[in-house]
Formats: sequence, structure tokens, C-alpha cells
Amino acid sequence: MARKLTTSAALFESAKQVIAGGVSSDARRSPGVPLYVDHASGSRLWDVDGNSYLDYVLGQGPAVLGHCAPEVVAAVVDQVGRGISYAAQHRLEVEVAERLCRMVPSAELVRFNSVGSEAVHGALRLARAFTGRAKVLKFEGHYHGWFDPVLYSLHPDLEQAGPVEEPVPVPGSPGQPSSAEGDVVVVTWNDVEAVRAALEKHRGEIAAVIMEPILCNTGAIVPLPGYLEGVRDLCDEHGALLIFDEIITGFRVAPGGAQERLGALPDLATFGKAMAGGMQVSALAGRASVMETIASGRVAHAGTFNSHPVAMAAANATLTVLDEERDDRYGLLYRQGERLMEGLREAARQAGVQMLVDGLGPVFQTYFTSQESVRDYRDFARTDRQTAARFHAGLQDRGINIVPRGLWLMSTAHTDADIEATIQAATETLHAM
Ligand SMILES: Cc1ncc(COP(=O)(O)O)c(C=O)c1O
Ligand SMILES: NCC(=O)CCC(=O)O
Repeated sequence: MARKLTTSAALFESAKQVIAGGVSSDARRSPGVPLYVDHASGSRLWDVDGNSYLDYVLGQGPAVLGHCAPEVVAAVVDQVGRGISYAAQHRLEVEVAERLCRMVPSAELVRFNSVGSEAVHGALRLARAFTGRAKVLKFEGHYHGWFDPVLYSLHPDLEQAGPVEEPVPVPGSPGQPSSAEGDVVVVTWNDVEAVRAALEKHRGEIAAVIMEPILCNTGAIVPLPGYLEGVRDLCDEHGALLIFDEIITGFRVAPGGAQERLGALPDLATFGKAMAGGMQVSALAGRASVMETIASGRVAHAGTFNSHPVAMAAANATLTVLDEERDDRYGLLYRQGERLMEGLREAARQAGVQMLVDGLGPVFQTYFTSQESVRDYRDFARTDRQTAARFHAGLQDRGINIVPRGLWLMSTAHTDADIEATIQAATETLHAM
């Protein structure tokens, strides 16, 4: 069953003449015709050919209240009439910062940027300045944006990854400076002993340990009990800062992110995506004693569009809803997500397909594997990604949009009827595979 994609295909042909590769982010490359969205509302997208989709991509995470949440639209429209960009201080940024510091356990001071990659860039610079050390420890499969220092060991590939005891940093792209490689130490995730060994080997050299506290870019993996606490203790013992990249988990898995949900405190944390309901904004937040290096002017941090008034209006509206209606909104995200996860498991059982559904209600993953659990990048690399790609394509043909690698993001706009329709489409897709 193929969709009609005549207009989308024509746009893609035109695009390839003027946009490199025809798409504006590598994450939007597609084996067929990429999605050309005409408009979006609540839990749905409509493409330029008039096909509609239940959307579990949500702009890669931001639309946690659904597309065009009325509170967010009203705030944005109001702000646009007062001026789009000032590159000056304004009231809304103070309100957003106050709310963020109330909601996020580790946040005492904050600085805003436009996108997640920038917030990570700031966090790493700050950590290096604060500790006087050069190296950063990152984990296989954890994505922290597309900037050079952290674009390593992302695409699941066991042949290049090296031995699990000492993974090889695999550059994400030609053109990364060779100097970056000497400053990155790559470690397998979800194993405290691996972090201990790396910190001992590079004693006195590691400025920061950075991770997604719930891994969402290589599966959706909640860390093993005690793991985050173990890494926290090791960082303290070795004088390294712990950075949680909460750009997906922030304001999604709990009002205070994964650090609240799992009860482990980083020194610095980065936020983006869900914090502003779709406008471009990111935040670097952390302990006052560490953020002091920026406060004092010692460490440089800048940006024309930082605390952009329209983005701050969207962030203020989004965070106000998520904070003041926290029980309702997070209750709904978990309930709907868990119902959908269970429905997908049942659909796979009925179709006789080995599909693992794991994660949390607000963000979860479907894997094709006979493994009982997927705990890190190496387990993920052993899942059947060709079948995952066929599942994604089959769902899209049936009006369900998920992140191609098998990630599902929930919004508070997804209704019971949406969940039922999704399970039905997944059942058909699995039977047809
Ligand atoms: C965990 C994580 N960190 C950082 C980023 C980078 O954010 P951005 O794409 O806004 O630069 C992303 C997503 O792209 C992400 O998922
Ligand atoms: N979690 C990874 C992304 O959201 C990437 C989006 C993009 O770069 O287009």
C-alpha cells in the first residue's frame, strides 16, 4: 500500500537542485521521498500531498504538548507583535530562568543558546576552564550534537568500535580536526567499572564525563540501578565534572528531567527540544560554583539570538503548563506511552515477530531482536536495523510517523483513539513484513 507522494517527490527533485542532498539535516535523509510537511496540529502532521500522519517524531522531541499547543501559539503571536529579536535583556528570560531553576534539581544558574549543540559546546568549554583539564569522556552511541569534539562513536558498527574494554573513538565525519581525537576518551555505557578504568588510565586529565542520562539516540535505555550514582561518585573522586545531556529527556521524562526521575545530580546539564514547544532554544544549567566561571566573565559565552524573545515566550508558555499541571501532563504522557508500548508488544506477539519494546512512556524504542534487553550501543548494534527500516516505512505508509531508527516520542495531545489507530496500523505492518 503506497501513499500518493506526487507533490512531495516533485519538491524533492527541485530541492536536490538547490539544497545539498535535498534535505536540511542529515537526520532527514530518507531511502525514499522525505516527508514534506504542509502543516501540523496536536498529534498530527499533514504532508503536501494531503496524507495525514499520527506523529511520534514531534519535531525530534519539542512538541511535548502536541503541535500548535494553544498556550504556546498565543504566547508566540503576542511576542512577535512586540518585536522578534532584541539581542537585549527582557522580562521573559528572567521568568524562564526562574522557572527552570525551580523545576530542575541541579540548576542554580543558567545561560541560554539557540540549539542543543551550542549548549553542549558551552558545557564542555566551561568544564575545561573549571578543571584546567583537556579531555572529555563520552560514551558509545551517545549523541551530543554535531560539533567536532563530541561527534564520535555514533553509528552502530562493531567492526570499527574496537574492543569493549577500550573502544576506539570513531569520528562521525571527515573534516573533524585530528586534534579533537586526542581529547576524547570513548567508553562503553552502563558499566561503572569501564568508567573507573578510563578515569584511572587518564588520571588527572579528564575535565568532564558527558552522557545522556537515559540514552535516547541509540535505543531508549534507562541506566541500570546504581549506575548514575556510581559514575557520580567516580567523578567526585577524580575531580571531573559530570554533565547530563538532557536535550531529549529534559521536561519529557519528568518536570526536572532524568536527574529528577532517576535521582542523580550532575554538575552541569543541557536542555533544549521539549523546553520550548518547538521554538529553537537551549539552556546550559548547573551548580552556581561551576557556572560562576561564566558569571564572572572568565569563560566566554555569547550568541546574537541567545534568549530570543519569541523562543522565550514559547519556553515560558511550555514550562508553565508542564510545571503547573505537572501531575496531569506527566501522568498522561506515561499512561498513553505505556498503553501504546503494551499494544505494540501484543501486536508483535500476534504477528509472531520478535520485537522488543523498551524505554519509558514518554520516550521508548521498538527493536527487532531476540535479545531480552538492549543495554548499550553494542547490544543495539546487534539488533536487526534493516527490519526496523522496513517497519518504519510500513508505518509511514499507514499514516504513522516515528523516528526512523525506531524511537517513539509521546505528546500530551495523543488521544486514546490515536493509540488504538496506531496499534491497528502497527498490527497490519507487522503482519505484512
Ligand atoms: C541528546 C542530544 N544532545 C544534543 C543534541 C543536539 O541538539 P541540536 O540538534 O538542537 O543541536 C541532540 C539532538 O539533536 C540530542 O538528542
Ligand atoms: N536526537 C538527534 C536529533 O534530534 C537530530 C536532529 C537533527 O540533527 O536533525
